[in-house]
Formats: sequence, structure tokens, C-alpha cells
Amino acid sequence: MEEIPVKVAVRIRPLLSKEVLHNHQVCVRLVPNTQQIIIGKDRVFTFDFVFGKNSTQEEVYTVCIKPLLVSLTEGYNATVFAYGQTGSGKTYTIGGGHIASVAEDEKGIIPRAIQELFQHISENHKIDFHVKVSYIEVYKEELRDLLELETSVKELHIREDEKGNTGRISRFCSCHGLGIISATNFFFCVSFFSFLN
Ligand SMILES: Nc1ncnc2c1ncn2[C@@H]1O[C@H](COP(=O)(O)OP(=O)(O)OP(=O)(O)O)[C@@H](O)[C@H]1O
Repeated sequence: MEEIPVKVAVRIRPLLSKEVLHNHQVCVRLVPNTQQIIIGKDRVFTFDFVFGKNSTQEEVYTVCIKPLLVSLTEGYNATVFAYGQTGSGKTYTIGGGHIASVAEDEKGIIPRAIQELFQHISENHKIDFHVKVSYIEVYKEELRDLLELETSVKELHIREDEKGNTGRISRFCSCHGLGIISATNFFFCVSFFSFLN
């Protein structure tokens, strides 16, 4: 059977202290030893991967993202797209918050992927690598360069070439589904080029 190139993972986050304080109840359960969750009493949904409330950042990275990094170093493109309602854990999982101050085991996808990419580079002395990074906030219709805050929002555009390519690119984005407002979207992009020297 042909492999489907899009995989969907669901991650259940634990209740926050304030939710416990307000006596909120968990309404999602994992079905043990399956890739299924139950919402409410009996609504069952199946995904490619499911992660429970005790899942670690490392587990999510190893299962879902590590294989993409391997493909990336072999010349394939990969996209990771986090979606869910506000407060559901997109930023936490992607690791796009205060990356520098986060404890090692709390680090999300972006720092782990970057670490692995540079590990690969340091182990391949016969290849020249060229890595470009962009980190862009998408708020309503405007783009803001998070690495160059002085850049005018009007000067930023995401473009494709005439063949529809954006290059050999891996995109990591945390995004908001269903037009939920009052939060941040960001678009993190690593372009990774390698040349045999
Ligand atoms: N797996 C998890 N384990 C522990 N805490 C989590 C987990 N996922 C999310 N949280 C916590 O839940 C809160 C909301 O998560 P987060 O900010 O990542 O949501 P979000 O989907 O990015 O929200 P928004 O759309 O409003 O930006 C944060 O305090 C975060 O630290």
C-alpha cells in the first residue's frame, strides 16, 4: 500500500493548575495499546500517533520528528504544522517560546531539530553545509521578522519561484486553527543545503 505522506499526531496535555483549581475535568482518554482516543463518553478517533498527558517532549520528537530530520539530510522537504485551539499546547510542543531559558527535557521540536541538524553537520566533514534560518511571526495578514525586529512588516513576503518551489526547506510552524484570535502564529524555517567538497 502506498504510504501517505501526511501524518497526524494528537497530544493530550495535562490539566493546568488553574484548571485543576477550577475543578475542570479531563474529557479525552487514550485507548491503551492503540492509536485511538475517546472524547467524552464514546466518540472514538484514530490517528497516526497519540500521546497522552504524561508524554515527554523527547518522546514526541523521537517518534514524529526525528525521521523527518533524517529525510531532510537526504534532501527531502518536511513540514511540521501544529494546530489546535488556543491554550492546547502548540507553542509548548513546538518549543517556540523562551527557547534559551527552557530546561533541557522541556525543549520542544525547534531546539531539538536544530541540535540534531548541527550534530549531523559536525559528523560529516566531507560535505560543505549551508544553513539559513528565518523566524517569522504571522499576525493577521502581517509578517514580522522575529530575528530582525527593525524590519518593516511591509517589506516581508513569502514567495515561491516560478516552479512553485521554496527551495530545500523544512518548515516548523505553530499555527492556530479555526481562526482563533488573541494569540501568536509563527513560522520557523530552516533551509539546509549540502555540497560534496
Ligand atoms: N504537554 C504539556 N505538558 C505540560 N504543560 C503543557 C503541555 N502543553 C501545554 N502546556 C502548558 O499549557 C499552557 C498552554 O500551552 P501553549 O501556550 O503551548 O498553547 P498554545 O496552543 O500555543 O496557545 P495559543 O494558541 O493561545 O498560543 C502553557 O502554560 C503550557 O506550558
